[in-house]
Amino acid sequence: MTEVLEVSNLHKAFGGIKAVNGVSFKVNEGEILGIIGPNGCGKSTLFNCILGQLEPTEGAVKLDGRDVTNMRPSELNKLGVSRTFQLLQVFPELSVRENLILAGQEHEGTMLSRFFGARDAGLSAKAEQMIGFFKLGHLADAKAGGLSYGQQKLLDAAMAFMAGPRLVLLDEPAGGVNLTMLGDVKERLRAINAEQGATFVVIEHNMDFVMSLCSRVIVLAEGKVLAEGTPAEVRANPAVIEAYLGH
Ligand SMILES: Nc1ncnc2c1ncn2[C@@H]1O[C@H](COP(=O)(O)OP(=O)(O)OP(=O)(O)O)[C@@H](O)[C@H]1O
Repeated sequence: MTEVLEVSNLHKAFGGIKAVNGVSFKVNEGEILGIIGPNGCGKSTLFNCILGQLEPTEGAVKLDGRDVTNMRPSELNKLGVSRTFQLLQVFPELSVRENLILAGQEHEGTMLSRFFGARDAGLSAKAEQMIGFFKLGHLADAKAGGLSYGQQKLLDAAMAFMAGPRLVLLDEPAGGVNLTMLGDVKERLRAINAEQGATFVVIEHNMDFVMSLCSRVIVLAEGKVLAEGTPAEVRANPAVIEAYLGH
């Protein structure tokens, strides 16, 4: 099996706080890996170290066998790493289609295009594909700011897929999404994983969402891996129940 991501003995300290304290894991091609854990256990710090937004104190990150530790986010992007955001990054005044085209332009390294309005840049066809895929057709010309929160989450995910990424890091895709839309978000993520063969790492608070979306789950506690396994294995692990599920 091909390993897309390998995190080895990653540490990140903020002064005396060991936010990530020796985390190692691998993610195989096409897998959906979930990372869960109580508030403050180091999930965001781990994500930000993988994504080049924080410099690890120690340890290594490999993408497709290549050392990418401390690589800038824009460089990682060019290697096929994409992310969604806990706090949405959509432009409220622009339409769904324009947001998608801008996301595509950004992936192609033209950050400034974000500030000069959407030009096609050959990305219309891809935007239409994502609109179809995420079932946003009826909203394609609507301003993103007028969409429901759940619809904006779908748009945010669709934006992450504009570059046809190899690895997508999803930051709380279920956060703040109502129950009706939650099923849609999960179904669309599953479908795009299956159809495009993209590999996902998902940070999430919503336990049911993680357990039903992910093939494998890692539980973090106090910056360390407490447990790892299938959703069923993790649910049955007494240490997990004590540290997390029991609360
Ligand atoms: N920039 C920072 N400076 C100092 N301490 C930080 C910084 N970022 C995070 N921490 C601390 O590191 C620890 C891990 O935080 P982190 O945000 O990674 O956890 P988390 O699991 O993502 O939490 P949540 O689920 O609440 O988002 C916490 O104790 C936090 O207070």
